Amino acid sequence: MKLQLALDEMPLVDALRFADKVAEHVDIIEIGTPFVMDEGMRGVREFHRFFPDKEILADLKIMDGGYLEASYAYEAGAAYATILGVSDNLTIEGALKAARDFERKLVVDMICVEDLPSRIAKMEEIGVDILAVHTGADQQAAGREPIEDLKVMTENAKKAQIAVAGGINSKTIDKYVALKPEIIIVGSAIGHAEDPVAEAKAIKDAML
Ligand SMILES: O=C(CO)[C@H](O)[C@H](O)COP(=O)(O)O
Repeated sequence: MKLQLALDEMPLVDALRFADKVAEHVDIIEIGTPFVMDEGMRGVREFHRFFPDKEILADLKIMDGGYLEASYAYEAGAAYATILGVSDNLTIEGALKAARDFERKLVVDMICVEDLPSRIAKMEEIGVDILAVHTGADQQAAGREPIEDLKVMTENAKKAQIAVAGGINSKTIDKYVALKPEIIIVGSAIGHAEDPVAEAKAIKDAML
């Protein structure tokens, strides 16, 4: 089970310094969508350079141009790129071809997918590597969390690895670990913690 640290809002240099403090407790470093909008692939390149022993994920949330946009992330050194599960199957197939050509992984973010069971079945038919349950920041602000969607994903995904994101912290981590996803994604709980190292360690220890 891997802990993925999502870096969404920090400027590049602050993010590098922050990641260095908590790196021993995390397995994957996510260049979050706002971060990608701000820095482009420079963020991916710099993290890949400064953290050669960590997997880097580019949270592109691709919606079109699957092959081209996923290739940008892989060329910059990302081990994973993300695409939206609500995008066209052709886009997902294009991004998956890029993942295969670069020998990397594609994560399908199922945020806003209404019929999870049927979309999961289609994604597995296409052959994607990882399916991510995701309750977005705006949805969290409305009081939602990803635990119920994770249960649906766990019941329906037969081949793909499972990731989960959405406001997870050291107080709620145990109920997510109990469903055994391969990847647990945490952003704000660590990024905004009074003691980020302690929060990251507590979450990682709960996953061991
Ligand atoms: O992709 C994202 C928002 O769109 C975040 O990276 C993801 O939700 C993890 O962050 P948090 O733990 O704060 O929810």
